[in-house]
Amino acid sequence: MSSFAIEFDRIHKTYAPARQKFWKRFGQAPQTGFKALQDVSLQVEHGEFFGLLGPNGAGKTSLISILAGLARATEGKASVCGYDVFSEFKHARRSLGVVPQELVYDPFFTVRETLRLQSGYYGLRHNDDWIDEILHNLGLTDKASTNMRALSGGMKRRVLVAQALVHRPPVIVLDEPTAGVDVDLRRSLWEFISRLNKQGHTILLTTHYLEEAEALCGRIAMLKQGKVIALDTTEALLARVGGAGLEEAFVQIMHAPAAEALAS
Ligand SMILES: Nc1ncnc2c1ncn2[C@@H]1O[C@H](COP(=O)(O)OP(=O)(O)OP(=O)(O)O)[C@@H](O)[C@H]1O
Repeated sequence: MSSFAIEFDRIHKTYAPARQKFWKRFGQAPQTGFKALQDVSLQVEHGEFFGLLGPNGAGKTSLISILAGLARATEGKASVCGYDVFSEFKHARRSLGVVPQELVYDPFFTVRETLRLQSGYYGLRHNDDWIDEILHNLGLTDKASTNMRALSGGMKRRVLVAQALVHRPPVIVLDEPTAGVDVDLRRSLWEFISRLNKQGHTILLTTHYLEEAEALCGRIAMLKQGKVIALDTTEALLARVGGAGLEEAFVQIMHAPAAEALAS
C-alpha cells in the first residue's frame, strides 16, 4: 500500500480566460487566466478523517476535481493510494468515491437502477447486497423503486452519497455533503461515514459547517485564495484560540497575514 491515501504535490491550477481561443485565433496576446490554486501540497494518511476548509471560491472544489480526474492541474501531481490521477487514472478513480457538490442525476432511472448503473461502471454486476446496505444506512430503503426526479433535494443528495460508495472505495471525498439536508440525514450520514472511517476508509470532507468539521476531522487544511494557509490537527487549531471553537480559529486564520497563519 502506498504511504498516502491522497497526495497533492505542488498543485497549480489556472483556468483559461473564457475567450482565449477566440483571441488566439485573431492573433492577440494570450491572456493570463485565473489562478485558482497556487502551489498546494497536502498529504492525507490512510484512515484519516481530513477536513478541507475555506471560504467560497478558495479552491476546494478545484482541488477535488483534480483528484477525481475532472480537471487537470496546470502544474504539479496528485495521487490516490499512490496512483497518479492522470497517468494511472483507472486505478486512481477506482480507489476514490466522490460525493459532488452539485445535484447531478439522471431523471429517468429509479434509485436502485441508478446505483446498479453506477456499479456497472466499475464492472460490478452482483452488487445488490451492498446496495441494500447503503440504502438502509442512508434511509433510502423505501425509495429504492422511486424515480430520481420524484425525490426531494435532500433525498437526491443521499443518492449521490450512495453512488460514491457503490464500489467500496478506500478513499471517500465529500464536497459539502450536508448542504440543504435535514438534521436526521446529517446525523445518519455522519454515523455511517464515521463507521466507514473506523473500518479504515479515508475521508476528505469539505464543508462550511465548521461544527461538523470540528466534531469529525482529525486534521484540517484551510485554503484561502488558492493557497494553504493553515494545516494542523483540529486539536492544535482549537488550542490556538484557547478552545473558543473552530469557527473562531477559522475567522482568525482567514484574517491573519498568510505567513502568520501558517507559522502559528
Ligand atoms: N471552470 C472554471 N473556469 C473558470 N474559473 C473557475 C472554474 N471553476 C472554478 N473557477 C474559479 O476558481 C475559483 C475556485 O473555485 P472553487 O469552486 O474551486 O472554490 P470552492 O472553494 O470550492 O468554493 P465554494 O465554497 O463556493 O464551493 C473561483 O474563483 C471560481 O470562480
